[in-house]
Amino acid sequence: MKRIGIVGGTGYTGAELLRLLLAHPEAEVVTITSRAEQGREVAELYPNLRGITSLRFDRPDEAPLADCDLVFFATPNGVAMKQVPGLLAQGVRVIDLAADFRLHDANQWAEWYGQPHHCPELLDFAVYGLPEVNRQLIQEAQLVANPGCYPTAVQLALLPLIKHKLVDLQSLIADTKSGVSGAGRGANVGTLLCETSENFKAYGVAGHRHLPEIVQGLAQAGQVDIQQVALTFVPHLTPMIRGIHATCYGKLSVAGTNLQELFEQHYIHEPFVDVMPASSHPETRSVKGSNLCRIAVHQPLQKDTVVVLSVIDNLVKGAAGQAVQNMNIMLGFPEQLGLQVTAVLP
Ligand SMILES: NC(=O)C1=CN([C@@H]2O[C@H](COP(=O)(O)OP(=O)(O)OC[C@H]3O[C@@H](n4cnc5c(N)ncnc54)[C@H](OP(=O)(O)O)[C@@H]3O)[C@@H](O)[C@H]2O)C=CC1
Ligand SMILES: CC(=O)N[C@@H](CCC(=O)OP(=O)(O)O)C(=O)O
Repeated sequence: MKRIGIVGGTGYTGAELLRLLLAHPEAEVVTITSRAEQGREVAELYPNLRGITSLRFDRPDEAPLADCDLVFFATPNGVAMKQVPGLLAQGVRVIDLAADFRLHDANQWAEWYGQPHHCPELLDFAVYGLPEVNRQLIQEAQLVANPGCYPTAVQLALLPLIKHKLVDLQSLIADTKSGVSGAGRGANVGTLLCETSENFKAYGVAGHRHLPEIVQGLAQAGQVDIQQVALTFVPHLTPMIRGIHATCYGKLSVAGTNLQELFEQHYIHEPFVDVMPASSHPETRSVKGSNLCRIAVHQPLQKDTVVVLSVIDNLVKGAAGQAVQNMNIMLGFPEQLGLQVTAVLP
């Protein structure tokens, strides 16, 4: 059994990590942290875990993180970067669910996250944890930057088109909707039931911090500079708890390709990407609680436009599930171990 630590165990992604890891046959969670809840039984806070774990929350500064084989950070942006250098020096492998190591450029990080980066020398050392792109690098990585939720849904939708140079990189649009758990568990007026239910709105239109992350990934796939990718990215908050739906558009630069076949071939060996039959409309509930990304590719009547629909559960393939997938790859376990969970309907 590998010894696993979770820093930030009271947030939604930390709780989701624990749910998945407690059912994982090769992982033992030896410590989970919270400053606010130190000493309290985890199952008291999360009733779904009653009878399944007797763990109590440890203080982050007293938790036996250095004794772990691998530590997950499920903390707000800017927390992991302060502790990761010390853990790496002690031989501990790390997966950060936040954005601390996702961007390669420290100036860009500071610009979007509003603070200087604490260890810019690790930005190139970290591996971006999208297994469908970086599986081989993840195997050997000491530090994995788990992708953001919107970036997972949008990149998986657009990568086949970009890798095969089929779309105009200046024409991309990602119109995305997220459930409210994407905003975390922290108290916030904007995520109250009365503010979010029976309501629908866009946000971050002027610039959302996932924009540079998505552009970085798409540019790398197309082997071009980031300046050559023009993406309009508009997130929306939708009144559901879990789920992301991305509708991605692009102008085709090459005519005559069988896009259905191209997507099916591109993802043929991917255990967590389901390319649906032609004319499908993937639903967020079809992936709720599972690590799947379901994708459908459409070519509407105006033949030079391609529309790709992509759905994930923001807390699973968009965060904790993808993190466990990365852990499996890093530790040499079968990639699907502990992740063969069927989505919950309704
Ligand atoms: N929600 C989502 O769908 C997704 C979230 N993410 C990212 O994952 C990370 C966690 O998200 P989420 O679970 O929603 O966040 P929450 O805000 O719900 O939880 C944050 C957790 O971090 C702990 N924490 C906060 N500050 C510190 C600190 N200085 N030192 C140690 N622990 C700290 C908190 O516990 P305490 O204060 O008690 O210590 C809490 O357990 C974020 O970076 C988020 O951006 C990524 C993809 C999707
Ligand atoms: C609905 C909602 O608020 N979603 C969050 C994104 C999810 C997330 O946590 O992403 P990071 O890991 O990059 O922080 C947002 O738009 O800020």
